[in-house]
Order: sequence, then C-alpha cells, then structure tokens
Amino acid sequence: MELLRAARPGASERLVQAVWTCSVSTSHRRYTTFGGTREDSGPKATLRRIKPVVIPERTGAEIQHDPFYNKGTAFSEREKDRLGLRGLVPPVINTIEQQVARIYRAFHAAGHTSEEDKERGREEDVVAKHLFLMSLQDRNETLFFKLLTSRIEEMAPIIYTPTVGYACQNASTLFRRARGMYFTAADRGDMHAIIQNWPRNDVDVVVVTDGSRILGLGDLGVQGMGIPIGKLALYVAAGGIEPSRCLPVMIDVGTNNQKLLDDPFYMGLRQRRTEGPEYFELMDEFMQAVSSRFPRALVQFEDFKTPKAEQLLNRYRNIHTCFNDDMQGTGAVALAGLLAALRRNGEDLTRAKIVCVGAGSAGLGVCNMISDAMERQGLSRQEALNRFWLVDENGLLTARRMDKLAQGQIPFARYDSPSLDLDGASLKEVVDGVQPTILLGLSGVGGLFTEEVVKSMATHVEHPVIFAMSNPTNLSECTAEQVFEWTDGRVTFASGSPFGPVTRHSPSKGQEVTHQLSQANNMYIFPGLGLGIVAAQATTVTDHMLYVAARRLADCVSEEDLRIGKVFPRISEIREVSLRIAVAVAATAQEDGIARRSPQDRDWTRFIKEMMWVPEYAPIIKSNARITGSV
Ligand SMILES: NC(=O)C1=CN([C@@H]2O[C@H](COP(=O)(O)OP(=O)(O)OC[C@H]3O[C@@H](n4cnc5c(N)ncnc54)[C@H](OP(=O)(O)O)[C@@H]3O)[C@@H](O)[C@H]2O)C=CC1
Ligand SMILES: CC(=O)C(=O)O
Ligand SMILES: [Mg+2]
Repeated sequence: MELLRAARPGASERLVQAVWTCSVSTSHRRYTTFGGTREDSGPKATLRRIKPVVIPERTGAEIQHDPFYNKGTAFSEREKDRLGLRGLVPPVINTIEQQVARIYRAFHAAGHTSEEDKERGREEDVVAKHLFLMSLQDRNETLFFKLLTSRIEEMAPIIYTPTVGYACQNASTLFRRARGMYFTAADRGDMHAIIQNWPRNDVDVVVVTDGSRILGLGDLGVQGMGIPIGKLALYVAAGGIEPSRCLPVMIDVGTNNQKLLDDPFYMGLRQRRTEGPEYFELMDEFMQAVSSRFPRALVQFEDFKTPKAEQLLNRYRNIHTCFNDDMQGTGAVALAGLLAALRRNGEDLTRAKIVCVGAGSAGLGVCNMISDAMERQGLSRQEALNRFWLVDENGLLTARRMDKLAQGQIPFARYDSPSLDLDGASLKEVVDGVQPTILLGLSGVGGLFTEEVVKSMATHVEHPVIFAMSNPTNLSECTAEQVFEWTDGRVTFASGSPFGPVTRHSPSKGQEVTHQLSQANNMYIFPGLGLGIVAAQATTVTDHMLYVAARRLADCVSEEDLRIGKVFPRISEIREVSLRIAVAVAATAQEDGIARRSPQDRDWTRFIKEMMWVPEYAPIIKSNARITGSV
C-alpha cells in the first residue's frame, strides 16, 4: 500500500483499498485478494502480497512484449484502457488458470511425434516441449511459472535434467532468443562496463557456468547456457525467487570440443579453452564485476569441470557469497537421501561402508559432505575417511597412486592392506572385497552398475542403498527397473534424473509389487539454500549452512514416504520443502553471525514466506497514470 501511495500520491483511497481487499473463497480456505492471495494456515495465516507493479511510461505494445509484464489474454478492461492495450489483444479476459489450461494443451501438442517415430520408440518429442516452454517464458514469465509450479513434477524433467541436457547438445541450431549474459575471453578489461548492460538493478541470484562439464555430457562450450537458465527457473518455481532478480551467465573461454569447433552454426568463441592464470584472471574480473554491480547477489557455480570447480570455490568462498552446486549442493542432497535411507533401514551413518564410483567434483563433494556429517556425529576425521572407498576410471584410489591423485582425492586414498590389494581391481572386485552398505554413482558413465556388481552388493547386505546420481538419464549407472530386479526389491534406490515407478513380479513375495522412486538431485537443495541466503543476505556460504540444509531436507521425508521406499519428498511439495530449508539456512547464518539481515521478531518462516514470489498477475500501473476507481 505504501508503495502504491508513494507511486501515486493522487491515487484514491478506494484504489489503495481495492488492491488489498480480500474476497474470501471458503471452499478452498484460500483467500484471494485483488492483488494477492493469502493462505489460511491457522493462527499464523499470512497475507501473500502481490504488490501492484508501477512501471514508467510505456506504450501498450511495449508492455505486451515485455515478458515480465505481459498478461496475454488476462489484462482487465481497465488495464486495457489505462495501458493503451485496447485493440491489441483479443476481447476475451481470461483468468490465469484458464490460460494455464489452454497452454497445457498446446504444450502436449508440441510434443506429438509421428506414427513412424512412435514405432521407433520415440513416444514424444521432449526437446520440442522444452522449446515450447522456453518460448512461453520469453513471452510471459508469470504464466510460464504458473504452469511450472502447478505441474512441477511433469515440468521439471522438461526444463531441467534430463531434457535440458539434450537441448544443450543442439543449442546452436535450436537457438531462438538470448537470455542472460555472455562474457567471453575477449571481454577482458571490459566486464565492469558490460555488466552495466543488464537491464535490472536488483539481482538476487547469479548462476554461472563455463560450459566445460554440462551434466555428464562433457564440454559443450557456450551451448551450456541452458543449464544456468534451467537452474534459475527452479530457483523461481521451487524457491520463490523473483524472476526479474535472476541472472544466468555464460563465461565463454572457448571449447575443447572439436565437433563444436567444426560446426558452422556453433555460436561461441571459436578457439580452444583459455587456461592457466589467464582463465583465473577472467574469473576474478567477472566476480568483481558482479559484486560491484550486485553486492548482495549469491553466485552459484555450475558445471565447471574438475579441478576448476574446486579451485574456483576455494578462491572465492571466503570473499564472495557463493557456492558450487555440483560439489556442495550435490553433497547436501546425497547426505539428506542417505540420512532418510538409513532411517528407513534402522541403520547408523557412522557405521556405513561407502563405495563411491566417480571421484570428480560431484563424487568428492558428496564424500566430503558425508564424512563431515560423520565427524559431526562423533567420528574422528580419520575414522570418517576410513568409511569410504572411491573409484575412478583407473580403479580404487589407493596410496600406490598417490603421485597421480588430485589434491581433493588424496585424503580418500586407501592405505590399509585389504584395500591396497584391490589396486587395479574391477568395480565388481572392489564391491566383493569391501562389501559396502552404500553404493554411489557419480561417474557420468551409463550402465557401470552391472548385474554382477549389484548382485554382489545384495549378497553381502540386507538393505543395500544405491544412488545412481549421474545425469542425464542415459548416463545413469543403472536403471530403476534393473536395480529392483537384481535385488528382488530389497534396495533403497534413487537416481539423478527421474525414473517412473517400477512394477514387477517379486519371486520372494509371489506377487506383483510397485516400487516408488526418488530423485537424488541437487534441485532439492539449491532453491531452498539460495532462498535462505538471499533472505539473510549472508556474506558467505558455510559448510554449517549446507549441513543444516541436508538435515532439514531429510526431515521433510515423511514416515509414509519412507515406508513406500521414497527417500526424498515429493517434487510436488518442493516449494514447502524449500521454505523449510531456507528457514534453517537463514537462522544458521544469523546464529553464525554472517547474516546482514534478519526479521525483528526472529520469525524467519513468516519473513521468508512473505518474500517468496508467487506466479500471479499484479495490477499494472503506469507511474504517470491518472487513476480513479478500481484497478
Ligand atoms: N544428481 C545430481 O544432483 C548431480 C549429478 N551429477 C552428475 O555426476 C556426474 C559426474 O560429475 P562430475 O563429478 O562433475 O564429473 P567429473 O568428470 O569431474 O568426474 C567423473 C568421475 O568419474 C570417473 N569415471 C569416469 N569413467 C569411469 C569409469 N568407467 N569407472 C569409474 N569411474 C569413472 C572419473 O574418473 P577419471 O577422472 O579417472 O576419468 C571421475 O573421477 C555427471 O554425470 C553429473 O551429471 C553432478 C552434480 C549433481
Ligand atoms: C544436476 C547437476 O547439477 C548436474 O548433473 O550437473
Ligand atoms: Mg550441475
């Protein structure tokens, strides 16, 4: 209201009241206001304010073509008059729900495939669906996010992994319209000036990649831009960050992917990657440019190849508000899933024996996060490290390979004699020798968990826990169907990209059983983590914050979910989950003295809930408009 009064000193009291007056829909216990909604959650019910948007002088056509303000067929009659839209839109006035119903139908039509394609097993064209959603986002952000949030389970695999990976692979030919910012190796010295071109003054979250390791698909150069865009779509849909406060960034230092360099349509710098000190000088300049223009923004590093991922994190983590999602976000999500799985099986984390296949940025991030949790639960550092056996392309990480190991791998190298004997052994032999209770896959290699590997594990432990976390789907270390079959349903399983429920005949039960699945993906962590950091305006992102985020995520898994085999909450609950994670993270930042902002009444839940952006149309008012009556 203050905003409206300040913007329109002449606005009538009736207008001001109209914007905030509630009309009550008792059947849904959900209150709709002219400018917002309020959820009745008992005594603590909060008004979710959708502030009127006051925009500078613009023509109707400019408003209609601005995705942040466009409402398509949902402008009210008065808005059409006031904003100069009369005659520019069809006569119908739809609610956003009606628009979602229409666009959802068109979304499905976009994915239709021919009969021939169907015969070849291509049931639908998911990349076409991805492009359809991207072009909706380019036209109307509010409707895009309304569709996304109302059907998040169905939409997440289209805007995010696995489909975003396939879209990135062909991004130069699929390109329609630029989104976000591109900085290149040729922009050295100019980044401070270039960042001024971003049209918005407030940015809460920057997701940045250099395209060097996109999911498990390798170096995709500038074509990796789809990943920051997809991650930020989840920041909005799952974390309630305002769309206009998100900035996807590509740092294009070239590519070592010869196929792309030879592709006449490739849109990035046509050179091999800049390396060495020059690379880090570019990144330094970028980080300085971001923090001078957006001093409170959180920077999320995404899909940087090992070892740069770790080097960049170590370089900036104490001086910027930043984290690496593949290392820390993935670590927290894996820890949360394991805590839930162990609760399901009545087991203790400190007694787990973990074989992790993949010792790159994700594998090391996960193992570090879990060993840190073991220490918090009473083990010494060495006792915790002794619970891990890491395997890479050359086999088990042992002391004999010490001179060839990366810095971050050295603490996990095995010195003990049965392990040293497994030097050079196959994965099956490692599993036979170690008899792990937990098997993790972060290798980016599809099918590594073969029948003999999984069966070997299942012979030694009653409740095997297997997380095949590599993305996209075709690079998963095994499929859900395989792992339930090979363990006769005894496994607790989660995968990086989603699999549907598996129905199979169980020989031990003598009947058909259906197994529900969970997605072990950092999408459960980064939206809530980021929301908490933004809420508290934390100066840095600490391991403590990640640990509480993981704990809180594990707490969100209900007993009923555990009973049916799920170790992560349902994706349809992700906004509520993100809120809970954000509250834990912000409160931790405050306790640890690194919050620059906190609610006076210490009620982080109310504070953050009110901050969360909801995809509803706000009344639009031009700053020079003469307004009488309702909006
Ligand atoms: N579910 C989730 O939330 C997330 C999943 N991921 C996924 O994790 C995967 C790995 O990512 P990242 O760590 O960054 O990638 P890296 O390339 O840094 O690491 C891959 C690791 O796997 C090892 N590896 C490769 N081939 C084999 C093999 N045949 N047998 C055993 N080990 C092998 C590599 O060993 P070497 O170095 O010897 O080649 C390396 O240690 C990707 O698919 C990514 O999508 C990543 C982040 C989040
Ligand atoms: C999920 C993710 O961040 C990855 O696969 O890289
Ligand atoms: Mg990633």
